Amino acid sequence: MFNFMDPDFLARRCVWVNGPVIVGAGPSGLAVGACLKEQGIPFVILEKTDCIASLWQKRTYDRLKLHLPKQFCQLPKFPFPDHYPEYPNKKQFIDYLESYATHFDINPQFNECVQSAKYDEACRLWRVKTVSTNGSARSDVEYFCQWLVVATGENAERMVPDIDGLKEFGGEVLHACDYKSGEKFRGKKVLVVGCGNSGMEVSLDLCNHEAQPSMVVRSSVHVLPREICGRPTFELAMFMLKWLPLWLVDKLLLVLAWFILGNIEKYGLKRPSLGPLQLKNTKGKTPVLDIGALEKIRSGEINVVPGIRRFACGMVELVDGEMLNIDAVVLATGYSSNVPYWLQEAEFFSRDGFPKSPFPNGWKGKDGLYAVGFTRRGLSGASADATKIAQDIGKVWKEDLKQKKQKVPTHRRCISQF
Ligand SMILES: Cc1cc2nc3c(=O)[nH]c(=O)nc-3n(C[C@H](O)[C@H](O)[C@H](O)COP(=O)(O)OP(=O)(O)OC[C@H]3O[C@@H](n4cnc5c(N)ncnc54)[C@H](O)[C@@H]3O)c2cc1C
Ligand SMILES: NC(=O)C1=CN([C@@H]2O[C@H](COP(=O)(O)OP(=O)(O)OC[C@H]3O[C@@H](n4cnc5c(N)ncnc54)[C@H](OP(=O)(O)O)[C@@H]3O)[C@@H](O)[C@H]2O)C=CC1
Ligand SMILES: O=C(O)C(=O)Cc1c[nH]c2ccccc12
Repeated sequence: MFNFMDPDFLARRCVWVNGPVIVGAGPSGLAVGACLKEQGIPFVILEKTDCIASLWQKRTYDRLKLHLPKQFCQLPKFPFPDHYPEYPNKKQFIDYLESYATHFDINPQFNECVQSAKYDEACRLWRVKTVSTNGSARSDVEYFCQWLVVATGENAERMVPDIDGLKEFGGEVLHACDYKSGEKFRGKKVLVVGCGNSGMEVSLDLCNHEAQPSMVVRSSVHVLPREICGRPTFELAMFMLKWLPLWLVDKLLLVLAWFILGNIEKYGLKRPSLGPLQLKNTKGKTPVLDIGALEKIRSGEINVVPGIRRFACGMVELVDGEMLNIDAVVLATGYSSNVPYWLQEAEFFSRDGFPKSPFPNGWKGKDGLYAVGFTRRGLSGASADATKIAQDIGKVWKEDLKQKKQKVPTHRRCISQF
C-alpha cells in the first residue's frame, strides 16, 4: 500500500481529507463546494492558479460578456444580483463568483496543481498528488480522500494546431486565450484562425480597433442571432425543447435565423449538415451567437477566408492558393480537457478527457469519482452536475455519520509526516 522507502513518498507531505477533494476552483468546483457546504460536508478545493475562476480572470478578452442570459449562467443556491443586466460582462461575472465564494465561505488551496490522481485499491482511497506552482519552498503534497471531484473544465488547455510554416511566420502569434483587446493591433493585418464564438468576437474587436482581420473558416459554422423578436434565442430554444423534439427545434431555429440574418453562405459561412443544437449535443461544437461580427462580415470589414495551406515569412497561403500579407495571427482554435494528463483512470473518462457516458450520465464514476462541468452545456450543465454530486456524496456522508453514531468535527485533517 505505502512504500515507505520510495523517495517520492518520503518527500511529500501526506494529508488525509475528511470529505471530497475537488480539483479546480472554476465555477464548477465552486458550485460543488457551495452545495457541500449547505450540507455541512467538509472538502478541499485544489486550484493550480492563484485565484478562483482563472479562465475568466486570466484567459479571456476584455470585451467578453456571457452569451446566454443570466438565468442560465447562475450557480446553485445564489442568484445574480437583481440589478445585473441580462448578459453580465466579464467583470460582473467574476464579481458574482467572488461573492459566491465569500457567501459560502469557500477557501480553495491556491497554487497547487494536481499532477496525478489514482484510486488505491488497497486502502480504498483516492491518492492525489500536487505540486506547488508559486515556486514557494512548501513541499509537494499527497492527499488521501474517499471522493474525488474533477472540476478542471472543458477549456483547460489551449488547442494549438500544427500548421506548416507557422514557426517561420516571424510575426506575433497568440492564442485567443491570451488576446485581451485589439488596441495593440491598430492598423495591422491580423489573421484570425477559427470561427467559433472566440474567432468571431476577436475579429469584431479587431475591427472596432481599426485593425484589418481576415477570419479563417475552414469547414462550416452555425451562426444564430443572439435574440429573436427581442427574446434570447437560447431561452426560446429551451422553451421549444419542452414541447418539441430537438430536430424540429433546430429546423425552427434555422428558419428564424434565415429570416433575421438572411443567407449567410454567400459570405463563406457554410452551415453544417447537422442542426445547431444537435451539433452541440453530439460534437460539442457551440453555435455562434452573433453580437455584431456578421454585420462586419457583410460590410467586408471582416474578410472571410478558407483554410490555411501554410505560413511563410509575413504571409499565409490559403487552400485556394491565395497569398495574404499579415502582421499577426490569433489562434481562436479552441480548447481541450487536461484530465488525461493527470487522472490515472480509463473506465469513466475517455482519452479526450471527457466522461465516456453521454449526458445525463457523465457525472458519476466508480469508487467515489465524479465529474462536474463536462456536459458541453455551459454553466447550467455545471450547476446541474454540482447539485447531483453533492446530493450523492451527502447520502453516503449521512449514512457514515449514522453508523459512527458520533459527530465528526468539520475539517478534521490529519496532516501526518511519514
Ligand atoms: C471565452 C469563453 C466564454 C464562455 N462563456 C460562457 C457563457 O457565456 N455561458 C456559459 O454557460 N458558458 C460559457 N463558457 C463555458 C465555460 O466552460 C464556463 O463558463 C465555465 O468557465 C466552466 O467552468 P469550469 O469550472 O467547469 O471550468 P474552468 O472555468 O475552466 O475552471 C477550471 C479550473 O480548474 C483549474 N485547473 C485545471 N487543471 C488543474 C489541475 N491539474 N490542478 C488544479 N487546478 C486545475 C483551472 O486553473 C481553473 O481555475 C465560456 C467559455 C469560454 C472559453
Ligand atoms: N461570450 C461567450 O459566451 C463566449 C463563449 N465561448 C465558448 O468557449 C468555447 C470555446 O470557443 P472557441 O474558442 O471559439 O473554440 P471552438 O472550439 O468553438 O472553435 C474552434 C474553431 O477553430 C477552428 N479550427 C481549429 N483548428 C483549425 C485549423 N487548424 N485551421 C482552421 N481552423 C481551425 C475550428 O474549425 P472546425 O469547426 O473546422 O474544426 C473552429 O471554427 C465554446 O464553447 C464557446 O461557446 C467563446 C467565446 C465567447
Ligand atoms: O459557451 C459555451 O460553451 C456553452 O456551452 C454555452 C453556450 C453558448 N451558446 C450555446 C448554444 C447552445 C448550447 C450552449 C451554448
